[in-house]
Amino acid sequence: MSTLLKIDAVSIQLSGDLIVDRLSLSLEPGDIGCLLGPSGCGKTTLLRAIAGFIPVSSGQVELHGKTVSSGRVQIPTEQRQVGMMFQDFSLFPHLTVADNIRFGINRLPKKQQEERVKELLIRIGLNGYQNRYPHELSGGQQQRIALARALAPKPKLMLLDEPFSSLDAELREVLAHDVRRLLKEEGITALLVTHDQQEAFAMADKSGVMYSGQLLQWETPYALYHQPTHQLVADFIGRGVLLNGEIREHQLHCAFGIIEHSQLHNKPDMSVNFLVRPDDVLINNDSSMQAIVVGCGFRGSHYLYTLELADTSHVLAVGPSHQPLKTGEQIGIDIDFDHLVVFDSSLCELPD
Ligand SMILES: Nc1ncnc2c1ncn2[C@@H]1O[C@H](COP(=O)(O)OP(=O)(O)OP(=O)(O)O)[C@@H](O)[C@H]1O
Repeated sequence: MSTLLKIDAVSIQLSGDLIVDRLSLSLEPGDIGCLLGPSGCGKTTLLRAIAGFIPVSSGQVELHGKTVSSGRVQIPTEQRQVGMMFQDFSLFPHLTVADNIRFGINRLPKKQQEERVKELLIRIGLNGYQNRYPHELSGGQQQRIALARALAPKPKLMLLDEPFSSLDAELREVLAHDVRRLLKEEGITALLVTHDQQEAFAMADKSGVMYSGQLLQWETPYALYHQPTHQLVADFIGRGVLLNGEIREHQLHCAFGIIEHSQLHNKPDMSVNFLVRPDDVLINNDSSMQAIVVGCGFRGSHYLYTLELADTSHVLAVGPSHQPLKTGEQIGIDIDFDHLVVFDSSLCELPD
């Protein structure tokens, strides 16, 4: 099957400013992609260009092998078969749930409309709600209906821009799982923009971090977390710290002592920053490597500790939620790097 969405070296200028800078990514049919990144990095602008609301200045957007946007081509939004669910895309208040869902398929024969509405209501867990009005629904139910409305015409591609940002954390998580299941059941390819990494990890097959209009990495959520290829991605995704070290003869000399790792075998001698995730630090009081607990945050299922090492640098560690460690306590730790991620500290922050 051919690639469903291909964005090839797309740049977008708005009011003379370069907002998206030579960005490339692709999605295979049925994949869910997710764009993360700090506020103002250009995520929404990219979605708007894919939808056809704004033109690209160079590069091209292909849907199902057909160019829909380029410097010369601009296929109108309504011919792109793209569904959209944006944060401010509210339901029509004067229409019932069924009429809201039916909105984009009102040219189909009545019977087919009824069947599609019923099928979607069952899939979103709101069978029996067809005659209600939006004001008679909770926020989460309204978002489900908005999703059903967007999915009703069976778009080739769904674009979701912060669709759950107005909902509380617990509901967001439930909806993220439900929406993923629904998109997979319907076989619809989707590109989601969110600030919430947990949401991205829960939903995405492929995920990426944008920064100043550039896409720094486009990978599985697992690789983005464990094998970031850029310091800004390492810093932005998940918890962790970057510590200084020196690679000498394929060994890392750092606050933990001398570390050997297969990922150092092909590295030349250099000064590096290396990534330490909380899951790399194991609390073990039999260990001779000592650290002092300088911070302690209760997270319900676990504690997140800030530990000070002998050279005063800080790392994070996770401990069980019962029998917490106390601030000021001296403990033993082991370091267990499954993936050792090192960055040449002399390299600049952004790719050119
Ligand atoms: N119509 C416009 N004209 C000029 N600049 C614009 C326009 N729309 C957006 N911008 C600018 O483009 C940049 C990227 O905006 P965009 O909304 O794409 O960011 P974002 O990554 O989606 O941010 P957020 O996460 O806060 O929604 C911002 O600096 C914004 O001010």
